[in-house]
Amino acid sequence: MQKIVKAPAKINLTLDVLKKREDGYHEVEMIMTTIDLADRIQLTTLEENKIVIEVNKGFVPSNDKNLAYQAAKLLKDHMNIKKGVSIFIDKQIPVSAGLAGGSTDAAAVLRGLNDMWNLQLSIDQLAEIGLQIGSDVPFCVHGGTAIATGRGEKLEFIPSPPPFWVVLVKPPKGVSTKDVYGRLNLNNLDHPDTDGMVQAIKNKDFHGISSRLQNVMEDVTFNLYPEVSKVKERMLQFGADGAVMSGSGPTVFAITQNESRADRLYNGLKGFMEQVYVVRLLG
Ligand SMILES: C[C@](O)(CO)[C@H](O)COP(=O)(O)OP(=O)(O)OC[C@H]1O[C@@H](n2ccc(N)nc2=O)[C@H](O)[C@@H]1O
Ligand SMILES: Nc1ncnc2c1ncn2[C@@H]1O[C@H](COP(=O)(O)OP(=O)(O)OP(=O)(O)O)[C@@H](O)[C@H]1O
Repeated sequence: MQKIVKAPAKINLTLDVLKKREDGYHEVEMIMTTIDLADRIQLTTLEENKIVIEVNKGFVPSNDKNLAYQAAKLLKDHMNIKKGVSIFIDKQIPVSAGLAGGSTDAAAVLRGLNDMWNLQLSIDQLAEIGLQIGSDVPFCVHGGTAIATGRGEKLEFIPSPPPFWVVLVKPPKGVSTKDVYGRLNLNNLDHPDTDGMVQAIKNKDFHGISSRLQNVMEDVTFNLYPEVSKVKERMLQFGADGAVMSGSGPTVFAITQNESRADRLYNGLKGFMEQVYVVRLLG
């Protein structure tokens, strides 16, 4: 049996961190949505009880360190499955970028194996298994647009935002999510207007959305890598309606409803950055 699954990236329209928890994680409140920038995962059942993984990017682990491998292992153990699986990842999402590239691959493997092996687990059950792999995995299992709280696993789904273009730049830096969380000054954060953003999304109010894009992690990553804040400045100079860093970065994305402005942004940014993408929302 074989199955191909898409693994879309996520962006954070708002990202707020409320406090540090007893378990070492942070209480977050963030609005996430999926975009049409995706890895493609090919799953093939093996008679032999093993997990084989191959990635078309050498710098992504192709062993049990890969989150997609961990997802297959968790599901096989959870369901006591003896047959094996070969996983090929066509990696399109930039790595260590703040786009949940590994998390979404893990989520796609959970969904894909559930279907291919007819395991009949619910999406919520798959999301619960996924939380053992990482905080972004439950959202990636579901997709769509949601307010995420807790570690990021408590999800309240809301209607999709109105359609707009997303122009992303991934500066040539890998950022450690753990490191950025650890450097946050929790007593001095400028908190996003999460409720206002939710209302703007529900009202399909694009200006209300673009003016409320905010991520409390920006100051940390911008201080570590000033070139990341330069990207945001240029996006606004080049006419973006709004721009913000995704997750712990370093990816910054701009949004606009105007296709020719999206093209101008893409071409302008491509002039000084390698990894530039222009995509639509999937949310
Ligand atoms: C920054 C975001 O990408 C926003 O979507 C997520 O909050 C991070 O999700 P993630 O990469 O799946 O994070 P995990 O792999 O679960 O955790 C990596 C590290 O980030 C820190 N971490 C993560 C999530 C969270 N709510 N609080 C944390 O403090 C912890 O130190 C953890 O050891
Ligand atoms: N399937 C995978 N795809 C990409 N990276 C992976 C994968 N599995 C493990 N990794 C490792 O995970 C680390 C983080 O990669 P990832 O692309 O998930 O970061 P990210 O997009 O910033 O995640 P998040 O937005 O959830 O913080 C990298 O060091 C990478 O080597």
